[in-house]
Amino acid sequence: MVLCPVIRKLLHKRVVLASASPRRQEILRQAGLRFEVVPSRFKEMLPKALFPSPPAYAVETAKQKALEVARRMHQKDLRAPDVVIGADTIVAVGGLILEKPVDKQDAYSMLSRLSGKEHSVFTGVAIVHCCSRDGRLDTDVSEFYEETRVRFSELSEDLLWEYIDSGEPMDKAGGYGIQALGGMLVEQVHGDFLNVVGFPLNRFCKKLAELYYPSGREDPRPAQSHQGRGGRDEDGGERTQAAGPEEAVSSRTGHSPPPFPTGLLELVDSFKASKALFTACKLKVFDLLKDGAPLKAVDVAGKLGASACGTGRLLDACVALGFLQKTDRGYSNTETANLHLTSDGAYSLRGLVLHHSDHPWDLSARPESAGRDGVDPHDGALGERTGPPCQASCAHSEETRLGLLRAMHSLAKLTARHVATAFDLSRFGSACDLGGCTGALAYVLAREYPRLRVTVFDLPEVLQHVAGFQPDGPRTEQVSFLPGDFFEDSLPEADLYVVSRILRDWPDGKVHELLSRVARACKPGGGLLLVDVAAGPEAEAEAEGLRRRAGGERSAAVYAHLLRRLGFADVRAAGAGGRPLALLGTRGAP
Ligand SMILES: Nc1ccn([C@@H]2O[C@H](COP(=O)(O)OP(=O)(O)OP(=O)(O)O)[C@@H](O)[C@H]2O)c(=O)n1
Repeated sequence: MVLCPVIRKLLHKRVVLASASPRRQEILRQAGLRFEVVPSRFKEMLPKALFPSPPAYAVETAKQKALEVARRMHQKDLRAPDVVIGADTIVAVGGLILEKPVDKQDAYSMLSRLSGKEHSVFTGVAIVHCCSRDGRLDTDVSEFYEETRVRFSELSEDLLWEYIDSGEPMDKAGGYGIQALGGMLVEQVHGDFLNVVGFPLNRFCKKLAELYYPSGREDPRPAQSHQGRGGRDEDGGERTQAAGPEEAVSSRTGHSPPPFPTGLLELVDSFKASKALFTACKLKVFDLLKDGAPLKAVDVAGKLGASACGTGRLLDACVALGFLQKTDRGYSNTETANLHLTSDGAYSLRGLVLHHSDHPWDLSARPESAGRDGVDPHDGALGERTGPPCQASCAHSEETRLGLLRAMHSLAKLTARHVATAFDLSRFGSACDLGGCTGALAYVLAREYPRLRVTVFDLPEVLQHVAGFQPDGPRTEQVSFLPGDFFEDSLPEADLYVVSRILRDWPDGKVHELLSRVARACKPGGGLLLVDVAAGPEAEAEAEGLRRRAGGERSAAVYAHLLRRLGFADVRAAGAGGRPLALLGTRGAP
């Protein structure tokens, strides 16, 4: 068939790739498709013996992967994406289906089975069109598979083990990656190379053309119907003309609808998810479900004095978010909820959640901005000044201020150990945590570095509240609190200055001013530990855009550049949990 430009037909749709495979993501991204990635949780355990042929198994697995994601997304948001794409790649040799090896021995038996022979690689693909109507999910599945025949050379034992020890086979069907080291095992390829890598792009485009070019306006050839007649087009039950209503309109008017506003809708969805979390925390749902037996929605509703129907919806939303689990016996907390969302969990973030719920625009406003002229955390963050600096925080009642301290304390406590151990700080004898608030980080630094004396420098009106947050235990005498204003007063002497989670919503001018003061106070060889940077290059770019619009973290690159300009050398970054967390710069000679 003649290939038409089909990828653009999906550009105005919300497309989800139900696959964790980085190869699939890359192939589709390079083809210009815009999509979100939601890996499927479907377990690849269908009984192979029930399928008439290996590709039938791959197609069914691909379909189940995609349907699982469509259903999960629909359950979570009551709104499924327009299209979900699932795929499954298998290797078939002598009637046997090979998937990903479970361990090295398994990889060895797979690869030695393939040595010196030809095998087939099948990738099954399912394109699921979704439609949410009256809270119900309708799906329309199109499916196909592609076969590529691959011949391996005879492989010596040494080569086999060398390849297995490279670690490459482990996440790949048949135990090899043709696109990387595994390429050297391959003598001949018959068919679509990308199909072996994990996604048959060419046939996918042909399938889209069948679906999106209904008889003839753009494609001179009529769309062909491939109803299951054996051979490669066992597309039983598929739709052959999938142009949606808007597609038809655009065909008539020749007018393309705008690109699908994925980011915008994601914001709306994430607001809904946050709202469910805020509400459940406020109602103390997680406290209620903490230790006891699971409870049914109606029982939870009874205890909360809320409606059974609304409570059921809230609990289901919490299940979809991973905070609750649901069984026949009722709802119970997940580990995350027990740890972080109950009132008295050791790492409770409930205070933080409640604070953000009640003060959405105070996200990172700090208590010390109360009454300080010219330091408005929102100055610049919203594009222009939003009123008198104290508008947001002067109005804080004591109750609100305490709520904010609790929120900051819980967050600092949770991340303190990661921060304290992100770099080896043992060369420093003294540290000053600027705006260190309740001392949550200071105490952990003291515990990690027995030689280190830490001064927490913060406004008097902040420090007057910190008594209630002091930890018991050894070495608390290493930590002292000093009242002061880091914009007005001289900074206490220290070998290491710590600036943690206080810059994020400040305008660039204020950030520059504070870090310049630190640079002037810092002795040559002294350090600046800066915590709270945005993650990864993509996230960095996104963070920069988002920050300019609504405040937030700056990227590591932006901070590193600024630190170097201010005379810090050897600026290094460290991360935690796979994301950048902190920078450490060493003051050079002035
Ligand atoms: N020669 C090959 C053959 C397969 N693969 C990879 O092997 C995996 C096949 O496993 P599959 O279950 O189809 O995909 P998963 O990686 O598990 O991802 P998901 O199930 O989330 O789609 C795919 O990532 C595919 O890219 C590969 O890299 N090279």
